[in-house]
Amino acid sequence: MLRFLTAGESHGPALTAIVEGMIAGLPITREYINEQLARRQGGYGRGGRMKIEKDQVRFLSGVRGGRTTGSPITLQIVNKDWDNWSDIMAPGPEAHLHERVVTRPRPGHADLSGAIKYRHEDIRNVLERSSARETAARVAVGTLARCLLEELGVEIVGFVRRIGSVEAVIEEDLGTSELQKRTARSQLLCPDPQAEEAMVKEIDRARENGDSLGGIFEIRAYGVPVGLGSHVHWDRKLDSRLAGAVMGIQAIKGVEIGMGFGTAAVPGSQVHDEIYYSPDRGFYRNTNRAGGIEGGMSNGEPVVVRAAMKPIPTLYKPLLSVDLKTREPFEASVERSDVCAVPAACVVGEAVVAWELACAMMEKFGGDSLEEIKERVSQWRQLVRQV
Ligand SMILES: Cc1cc2nc3c(=O)[nH]c(=O)nc-3n(C[C@H](O)[C@H](O)[C@H](O)COP(=O)(O)O)c2cc1C
Ligand SMILES: C=C(O[C@@H]1CC(C(=O)O)=C[C@@H](OP(=O)(O)O)[C@H]1O)C(=O)O
Repeated sequence: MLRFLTAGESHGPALTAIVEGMIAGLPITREYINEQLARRQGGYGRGGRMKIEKDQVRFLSGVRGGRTTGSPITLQIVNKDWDNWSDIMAPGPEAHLHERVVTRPRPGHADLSGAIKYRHEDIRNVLERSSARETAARVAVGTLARCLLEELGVEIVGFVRRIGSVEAVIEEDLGTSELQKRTARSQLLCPDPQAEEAMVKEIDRARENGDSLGGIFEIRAYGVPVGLGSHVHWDRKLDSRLAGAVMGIQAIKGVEIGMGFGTAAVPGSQVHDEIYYSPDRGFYRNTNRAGGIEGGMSNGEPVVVRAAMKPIPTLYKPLLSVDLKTREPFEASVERSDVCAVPAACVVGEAVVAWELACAMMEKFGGDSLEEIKERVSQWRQLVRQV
């Protein structure tokens, strides 16, 4: 079983993740993880914090000579901003607990519910961990999963479909490499250059108005073999697990698989993907409205997951709230915040989808070494072609 935990505060010394259950012999480099971390830090619309951080991973265990050993893998990403916060965030009695105390909960953030639930008078004890800073650790972990998937012939591509009112036009028949090329060229990870221009303007407008923006991103996984997940129990269904993982990203408020919410509005004949067979392709479909999953199992078509991100809760133009201590109404003020972080969330989306698919691959095929799982996957792919 593959599992992971993350720990670390936004302005603490570092983020840490431990990954347990990864096979031995998987090639992995710091450079590849750092590349993904840099992608997560990018995107037009991010705030001042991203100018301070330059996320780099450090392996503290489980990787030797460029390959996993099969032991638990510890990943660490240092927060450069810690230098500015060490007095306030110190773990011992030396902490300056009475400086920069936060008592004004932001609507849309974890502040108020977290303070009530954990009985904190200082909202900092909530916001430090609710912050999406934590997603850097999930991207590092997801990149390990991605390396495993790539060895097994599965490729993940993510892109931005919408920012605020601007929707990208994406040709359905765009191949993986074209999609990747266009996305890599775009500062918003949007494959439609015209839409990207309009998105940039919309972000500028939101910033000028002291407002924030959300959007929609899509993750596709190509090469997923038939039979990941299972119909037999709710918590083994691949769609349920992917939805949970993507919804677990900060600010994600909607997840759909394939045609998703669109399936509700049209008859079945326009929803279900007809089944064909040819001796060289085996069973196949001409459409993929199901997003590659039927009955909680992958069906051999690309897995397609889409997510809606709400606008960032911290607004430069204040929303109304009530002070936790004085109970007086106030208009929140803000030091710094992202205006839009949809491209960053998309990179996190790729990571969590990679993780769930890697877990499902490990469950179906198992093994303790790369050779073992590779052989089993290849046998399975051969068998499926012969069915
Ligand atoms: C990549 C990323 C960056 C984010 N940046 C900010 C930010 O700068 N300011 C902010 O208030 N919220 C930001 N958020 C959103 C909050 O973390 C999120 O809304 C909050 O944790 C409450 O959780 P919920 O929206 O899932 O209910 C960001 C989210 C992501 C995924
Ligand atoms: C630090 C990151 O995102 C942060 C997510 C975040 C939030 O409330 O979620 C608030 C901001 O933190 P700060 O107040 O330190 O500027 C973002 O910068 C990151 O993505 O690495």
